[in-house]
Amino acid sequence: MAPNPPHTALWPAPHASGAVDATVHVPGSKSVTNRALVLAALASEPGWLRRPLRSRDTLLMAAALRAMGVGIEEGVGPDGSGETWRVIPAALLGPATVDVGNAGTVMRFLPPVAALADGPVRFDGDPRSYERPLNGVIDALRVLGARIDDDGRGALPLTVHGGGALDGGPVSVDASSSSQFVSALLLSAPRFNQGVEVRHTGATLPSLPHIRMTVDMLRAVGAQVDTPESGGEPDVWRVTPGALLGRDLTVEPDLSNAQPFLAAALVTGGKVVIPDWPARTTQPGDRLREIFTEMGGSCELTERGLVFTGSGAIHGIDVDLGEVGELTPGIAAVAALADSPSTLRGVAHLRLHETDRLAALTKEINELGGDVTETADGLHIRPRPLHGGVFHTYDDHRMATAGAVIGLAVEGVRIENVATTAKTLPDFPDLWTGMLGN
Ligand SMILES: O=C(O)C1=C[C@@H](OP(=O)(O)O)[C@@H](O)[C@H](O)C1
Ligand SMILES: C=C(OP(=O)(O)O)C(=O)O
Repeated sequence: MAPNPPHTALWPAPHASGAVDATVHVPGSKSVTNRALVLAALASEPGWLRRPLRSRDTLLMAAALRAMGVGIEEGVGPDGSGETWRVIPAALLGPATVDVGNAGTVMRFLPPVAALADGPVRFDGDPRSYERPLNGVIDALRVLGARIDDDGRGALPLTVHGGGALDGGPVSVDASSSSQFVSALLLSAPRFNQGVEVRHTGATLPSLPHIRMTVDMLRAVGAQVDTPESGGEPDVWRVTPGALLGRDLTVEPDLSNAQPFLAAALVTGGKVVIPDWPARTTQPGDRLREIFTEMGGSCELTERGLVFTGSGAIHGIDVDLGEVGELTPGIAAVAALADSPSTLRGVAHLRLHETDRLAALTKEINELGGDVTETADGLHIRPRPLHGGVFHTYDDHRMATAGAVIGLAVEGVRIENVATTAKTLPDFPDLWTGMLGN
């Protein structure tokens, strides 16, 4: 396998000479892997994770849990299959240091775990991690009984002074800037003395499927969770204290990372098969079946996986992406190549993601000759003929894959720091050239 280019390199995005026709095996879901690691670490018995994603975000999660005393061993699954992590829970201990990189899941899901540790746990990360909101988690943990030293900005860096246990109980949180505040509090809550009752107080709540993923995965390891959808109050989630089971979990492919490959079929009028596409899932990427169909493709779930076919036509779309915000860069890339304008709504919180994604998409598509404007909560995209040039990526994996999609249709696009895809998909350059038959 060819090594990834260095960070400063410009990667010539391959131009598609014809319709793609490929089967792409997409590695495991970041969101499932990092939830599974946390839940397995908090369980009362060892568990297995099969086909975990091994990327920057998940390796940082594993390293952080190991630093607090959890055993995570490379292993062979109970049925002899490879590509497995065995997670052995242990008493959580400080002092420990956690590098969150720029992983939202690590910076939000682990402070509650650290509050259960015996000793101080120091959190630090990439410069961008200092700018991403964490106030919902910090303030809530203090209400629930944790002692945290930060610099008063409600952000990293910080130290959680774990006391070996946490009271828990009721807490209000405004999660309009990130659903991960809610997920973070729920994931560790079975281990809080009183469990938790989380009440979201903000006007909007993004990424609801990711909260459903948290609830489903908690229930699958034996936690009792009451949700608005199970007859509870709107915007209130309750987790009862109790022991968690160790499980043998196979991680689904990352459907948000399947996006650029599906987009390739759409943009080139070709066909891409994604094996192991789950029939039922909480992953937001499942919405691509509907969104990319509306944009001109068609799809079918078969025994081979999801078969997605482009028609040669690409249509604009008017869509609220609030539930599936992480799909925005890839949809914007396709929309820039469409035969009619698009409006992407409901994603103001993307300004606080890996980079300000609304500003970054606007600038980079416009520098290739596009016509994109930012709205209060999204993007308006009027397709125009694009030309080659450098596509800057701002350390954002989804900017890099969005640029690659544009490069299929536009000659001479060069992507800055394609290696940033290692956040969730280290194999991206090889998978991409493999899809194109190179
Ligand atoms: O819980 C998760 O695994 C995620 C939740 C979402 O975060 P936000 O609600 O902050 O957008 C999503 O964008 C992110 O990629 C992963
Ligand atoms: C927003 C994202 O990641 P994070 O988990 O760092 O929030 C993403 O992957 O698109």
